[in-house]
This record gives sequence, structure tokens and C-alpha cells, in this order.
Amino acid sequence: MNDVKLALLGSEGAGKSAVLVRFLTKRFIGEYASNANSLYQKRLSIDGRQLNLEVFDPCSQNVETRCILEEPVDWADGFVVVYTISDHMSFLNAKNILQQIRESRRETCKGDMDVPVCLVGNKQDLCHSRQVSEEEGRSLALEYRCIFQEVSAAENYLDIANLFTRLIRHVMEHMKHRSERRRYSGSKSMAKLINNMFGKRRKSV
Ligand SMILES: Nc1nc2c(ncn2[C@@H]2O[C@H](COP(=O)(O)OP(=O)(O)OP(=O)(O)O)[C@@H](O)[C@H]2O)c(=O)[nH]1
Repeated sequence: MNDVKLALLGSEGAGKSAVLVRFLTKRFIGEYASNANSLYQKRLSIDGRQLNLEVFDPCSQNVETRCILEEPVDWADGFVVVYTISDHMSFLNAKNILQQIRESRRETCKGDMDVPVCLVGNKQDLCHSRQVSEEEGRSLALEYRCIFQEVSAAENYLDIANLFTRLIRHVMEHMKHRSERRRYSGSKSMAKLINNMFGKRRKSV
């Protein structure tokens, strides 16, 4: 069974917990305790494959004053970055987070393909007070090569379910690709080793 680990990141009050709880329970719960880190676990079946999903929902933090990615960036296989469409500052924070993910992953996984990330513009139901256009969200996602979707945790389950499903599929493909690369480079170096040993021996005969 696959283990898939996701981390939720975004500004305080962007609706991270609401989005996650909507996905896990199909329900919208208005208020959540935000003074502790939470780890949610759920067994899922996607494309006929069973998996253990773990989602890390860190407590509120001010992304302007401290680095938010110390722990989740190494732990997670994929990220959900949430902003509020009616709060431009949360969008700027989301951009900052995407940049931090890119930089930290570049340091830890040299030459590796991009880590799966989805950018979520939440509170679509508040479009009368929109401060971030859908186009801005889409082009930020394009810049950082991530999945993008505007959603409303308050009003809609299906969009959120589809979004998580796409991200999890992407994570599983990414994991498969990484393990194939590892196996390939492992067998390449093994072949090199064997070649070196027997090649040399053959020469000396
Ligand atoms: N109108 C509307 N309100 C929402 C939506 N999603 C969340 N909220 C509200 O936004 C507030 C913050 O939601 P949370 O899910 O606690 O946000 P969070 O990002 O987890 O917040 P912290 O844990 O404090 O960082 C709550 O009052 C929610 O009821 C939404 O889609 N639409």
C-alpha cells in the first residue's frame, strides 16, 4: 500500500483546514482550532489502488516573519498551497511559499523533477469582494508548474475532491518516476562496477 504525505500551507485564515476537512468529510465546518499542528490520516482508493493519505495542517504562522517550510518540505510528497481570492496579501504569501518550496527542494533533490503542488484559490463564494482574479491565480500556477483551481470550501465538495485526487495521482506518478530513476541509476552504476572489474580482468588475461 502506498503512503502519500501532503502538507497544507498558506496564510492564516485562508481556509486550509476548511478545504481539507471538506475533502476528508464532505462537510464544511465553520471554525477550527488553529493553535496546534494537526496530522490527518485517511485510507483512500484511487484508480483501484489503496493508499494511506497523511495530511499535515500546521498551526497558523506568519509567513512574512518566519520560514514556514522547515519541517514539511522534507516530509511531504506534495503540497497544497491555499490563498483567499478576497485577500491579495494571502496571494502574495502563496507566491512566497511556492518560491520557498522550489528553493528548498532544489537544495535537497538536485536535478529531481518538480515536486507536485497544487495552488488553491479558496472562498470563491466571496467573489463580490474578489481581490485576486482567476487569471492571476492561473498564471502564478503556470509559472510554478502546479495544478490550479479556485474552490469554495463553504459551498462545494466536488471541486475540492477532484483537486486532491489530481494531486494524489500526480504524487504517485512522481514517486514511481523517482523510484524508477533510482533503480535505473543503481543498475547503471552496478553495470559500471561489473564492467570495470571484469573489463580490467579480461584485459590482463
Ligand atoms: N466564505 C467562506 N469562508 C470560508 C471558506 N473557507 C473557510 N472559510 C472561513 O475562513 C475562516 C478561516 O478558515 P480556516 O479553515 O480556519 O483557515 P486556516 O487557513 O486553516 O486558518 P489557520 O489555521 O488560522 O491558519 C473560518 O472562519 C472559515 O469558516 C470559504 O470557502 N468561504
